[in-house]
Amino acid sequence: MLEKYLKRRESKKSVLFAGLDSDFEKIDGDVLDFNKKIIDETSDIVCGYKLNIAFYEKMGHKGIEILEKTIEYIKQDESIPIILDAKRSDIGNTAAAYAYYYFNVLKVDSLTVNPLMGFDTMLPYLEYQNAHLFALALTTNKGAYDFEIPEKLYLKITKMMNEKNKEYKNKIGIVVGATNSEFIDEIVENSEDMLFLIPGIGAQQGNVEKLFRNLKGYKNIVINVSRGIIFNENPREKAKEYNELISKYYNF
Ligand SMILES: O=C(O)c1cc(=O)[nH]c(=O)n1[C@@H]1O[C@H](COP(=O)(O)O)[C@@H](O)[C@H]1O
Repeated sequence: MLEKYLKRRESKKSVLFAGLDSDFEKIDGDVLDFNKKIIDETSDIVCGYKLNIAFYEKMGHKGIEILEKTIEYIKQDESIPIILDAKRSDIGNTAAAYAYYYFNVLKVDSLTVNPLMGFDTMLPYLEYQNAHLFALALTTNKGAYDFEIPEKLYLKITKMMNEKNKEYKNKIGIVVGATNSEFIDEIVENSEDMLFLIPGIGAQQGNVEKLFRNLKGYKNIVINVSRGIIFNENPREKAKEYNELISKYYNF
């Protein structure tokens, strides 16, 4: 993931991922056609794509087929990194079953996981040579104030994942939400070069200027925008707009 990301970031001058959170209830017509159109319109300007599996599971078996076909479609250009957002977490043999599908069948570049059950639950994924994981650290929702922030879990997770990323040679990153970005400078201070996946810009109204102020020049970031791009009348223009906005603060 990291290598692919770095190459795309350089060639496209973009850290923007378009989130294909294609909710069929908001889409007239075929969801696969909808996805293909967005990919056709944005693949030359975005760094990569993130697909949240929830919107595909919502459609049942047809949704899984659409997920697979969408991933295949993106993979026609092998330089494009793909993140599958499934926020998985389970004991070893169950995690191994998830890992088989994501990294041996779908062959995505990265997967989001929930690290709350401990690092051993992440090990079955890491056995795959091509695997990369984003562990939730500081999430975008209000409930970040239930455990993550008051218990400083985001910091504990950051510190452990930073160490594990060195041990597992760049296969680990963290999710850092843009809506709670006042805590990001502390995260940055404890991170070397692991990748951050940053959601919360767009529909959740994270502030871009504030985000970059707290990132203090940290380079290895992915900024995901889902609804703010795909449900806009002109996804291409919107993606360009986000790229331009990010470029005001990010030194490529
Ligand atoms: O792991 C994530 O990507 C994630 C973590 C988090 O804390 N908050 C969050 O919004 N996300 C995901 O990021 C995407 C945000 O979508 P939009 O708000 O439509 O841009 C969704 O797929 C969320 O599930």
